[in-house]
Amino acid sequence: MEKEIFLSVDGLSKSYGSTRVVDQVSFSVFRGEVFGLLGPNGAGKTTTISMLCGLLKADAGNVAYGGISISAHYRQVKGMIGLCPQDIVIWEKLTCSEQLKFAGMSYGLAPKEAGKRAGYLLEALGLTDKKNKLAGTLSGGMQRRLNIALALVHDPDLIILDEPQAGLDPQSRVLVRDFIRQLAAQQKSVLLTTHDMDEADRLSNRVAIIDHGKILQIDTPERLKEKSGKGDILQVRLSGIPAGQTDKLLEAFPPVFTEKKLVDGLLLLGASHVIEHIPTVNQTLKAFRIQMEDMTIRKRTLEDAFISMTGRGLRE
Ligand SMILES: Nc1ncnc2c1ncn2[C@@H]1O[C@H](COP(=O)(O)OP(=O)(O)OP(=O)(O)O)[C@@H](O)[C@H]1O
Repeated sequence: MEKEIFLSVDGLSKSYGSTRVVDQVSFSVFRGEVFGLLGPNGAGKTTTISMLCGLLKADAGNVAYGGISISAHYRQVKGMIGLCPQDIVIWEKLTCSEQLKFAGMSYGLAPKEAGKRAGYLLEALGLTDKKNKLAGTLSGGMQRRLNIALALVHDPDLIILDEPQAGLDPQSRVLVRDFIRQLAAQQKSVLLTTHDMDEADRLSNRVAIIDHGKILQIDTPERLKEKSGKGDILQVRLSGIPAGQTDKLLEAFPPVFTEKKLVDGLLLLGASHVIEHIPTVNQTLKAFRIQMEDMTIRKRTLEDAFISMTGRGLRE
């Protein structure tokens, strides 16, 4: 079956003063797809989604929902979008049920319909037994789940989640992850922003890697990892590198290592059958009189994809 594009973003840009924080960003999100916007803090993710929702005016570019332009028909497309912001925005003095009903009615649902929708969302997000509790008395994880429910009261076609797993306890993480997958299975489009490579990898059908306001690559998590290089990664934690020796050390590893990087104090070496090259690594470190603290062989992650594109880690 041909995939249908729901959201299309073309050449979106935004500057603050002389700094361009979103630079010619273009991508599409299909119906039934979870699309991840992955990038470090300050990459321009929140600014991008603020423009997608019409909360912030773009300097340039077009955004269309189901072929309808947001700039020309904001009122028409507004109801197609549900935004769950990074910060928790709830009515602390209302019960969970009250605020979901109230939000539903403010979107034009009849009271009975709003009540049914509230019940469904409370159930789906594991909050049924908290329905009559004041929102201010819930745990942080529950408040975040309620925040997601609030973005969905009007049954939008596209759900935008800004860092949905930030600050969630492990139980809420699993619940929210499953819920996001269910939304996609119901043919909703989900756009999530994250700086967590693991979350982007587990949840997204496709990922756009964004840095300094520019999209560097868009692909499936698997293909992005494959493109970052061959084989697995040998990760070595070193106990200090003599000053000024970094470049020399990296050069000393033979070309069999297709990637050689020092990121966040970790030596990262990529090679096919990397396990066979451990003796070479030991010899090289010995020659530089560098001690290793530990060594791990691991699969490639989306962070490796980010490092291969930018030379930096996601947390730097
Ligand atoms: N109102 C503003 N005025 C000036 N600069 C801003 C404003 N809002 C955002 N910025 C800057 O724009 C850049 C992108 O910020 P944005 O919040 O979009 O990044 P992000 O990828 O969402 O990161 P984070 O996860 O930290 O929110 C940052 O350098 C930020 O400081």
